[in-house]
Amino acid sequence: MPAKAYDLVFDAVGMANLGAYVAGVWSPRQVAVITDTNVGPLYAQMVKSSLLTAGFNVIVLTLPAGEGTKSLTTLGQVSQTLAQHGFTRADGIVALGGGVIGDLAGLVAALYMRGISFIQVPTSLTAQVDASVGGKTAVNLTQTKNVLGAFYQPDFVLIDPTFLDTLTDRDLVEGYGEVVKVSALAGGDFFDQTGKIQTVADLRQQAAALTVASIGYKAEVVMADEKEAGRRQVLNFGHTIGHAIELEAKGKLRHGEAVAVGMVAITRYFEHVGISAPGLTEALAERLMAVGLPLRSSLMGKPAFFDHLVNDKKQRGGKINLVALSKPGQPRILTKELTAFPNIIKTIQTLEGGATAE
Ligand SMILES: NC(=O)c1ccc[n+]([C@@H]2O[C@H](COP(=O)([O-])OP(=O)(O)OC[C@H]3O[C@@H](n4cnc5c(N)ncnc54)[C@H](O)[C@@H]3O)[C@@H](O)[C@H]2O)c1
Ligand SMILES: O=C(O)C(=O)C[C@@H](O)[C@H](O)[C@H](O)COP(=O)(O)O
Ligand SMILES: [Zn+2]
Repeated sequence: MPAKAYDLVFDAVGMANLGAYVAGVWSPRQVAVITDTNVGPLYAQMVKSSLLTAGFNVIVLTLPAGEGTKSLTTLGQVSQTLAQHGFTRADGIVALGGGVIGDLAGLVAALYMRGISFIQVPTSLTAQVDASVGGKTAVNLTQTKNVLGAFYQPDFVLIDPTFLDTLTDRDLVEGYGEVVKVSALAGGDFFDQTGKIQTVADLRQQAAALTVASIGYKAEVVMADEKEAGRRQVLNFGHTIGHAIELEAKGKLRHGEAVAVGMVAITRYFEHVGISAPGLTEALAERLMAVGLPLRSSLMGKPAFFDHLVNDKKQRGGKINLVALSKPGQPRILTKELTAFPNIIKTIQTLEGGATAE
């Protein structure tokens, strides 16, 4: 059972009513709205006014947009700012942004005075469909993704799909990588639904429905296994190779883009060895390619790529769990020796050489 329950509200006019929602969860207090340099100029003023009207004292902290903000340095700076403003355990943090802001602000909330309240207001597709739910918070160290973190649940999550109106196509499409992941894990109608997305315009039009479906699946998984002792590991489908590529790309690839490459690569391998059903790689590739997500990366197999795999926080004694799909809706966890990876990657690259899906 999860340590705590919280509401997750999907409301297309939620942004304007944020103050009222927060007042339904928190007593009057100081609130730090943590946002970034893209989201802040668009929404921070409205969020601040709404919170002020609802009786909160508000400061807004605007951090540089991008993965670099998920750092120990920023974690320290934000914590210092809270201390300078006299924040106590009775106060709270609102994360207003994409997955970067949610992960960083959530970790600040977990650590500051050993834990203060926080609320997630996700503004990117990745954050709405995935990062805002389940309580994974983290920052990166240069050689490992999400290596300093905590499971720390928010008090409330407000998902307003109209935030996506200002998201660039690239950032929308990136979030779709995680949607395809969840639809493949869930199978059934949800996998059929992603099969109907043929263009970025389709994705924009269907984003709200896809968000509801994704969150429904993720919420069920994290409620059953909050700390990733078992079933929650499936949400890492595509992430072992994906995170190594993302790190090696040094900011040139977004998280969801790297996960897209990771899902296709590992499924290509598992299909080849008879664990995944014939045609599954192509079914995933078609979905990802339809909106322009990458299916392969020349970074896979570089020496530094293997260093990132070895540094993956999920490896234990030279072994790592990988997620394989027998078919849509049927994920399995398989343990592999890290020493097997050079051969696995070589096999994938050989198969890619003859692949027709791209
Ligand atoms: N905690 C989890 O369970 C979880 C799940 C998935 C991803 N993540 C993490 O989330 C991060 C990726 O998330 P992301 O893709 O949201 O990245 P991000 O936070 O960097 O957002 C992507 C870009 O979109 C901009 N943006 C966000 N909302 C906007 C809006 N409404 N209008 C205009 N611009 C907007 C941001 O400023 C940024 O430039 C990675 O660090 C990844 O590891 C965490
Ligand atoms: O919620 C989860 O559990 C996930 O694994 C979701 C992933 O999409 C997300 O990228 C997560 O941050 C990865 O976590 P990590 O434990 O592999 O760092
Ligand atoms: Zn992810």
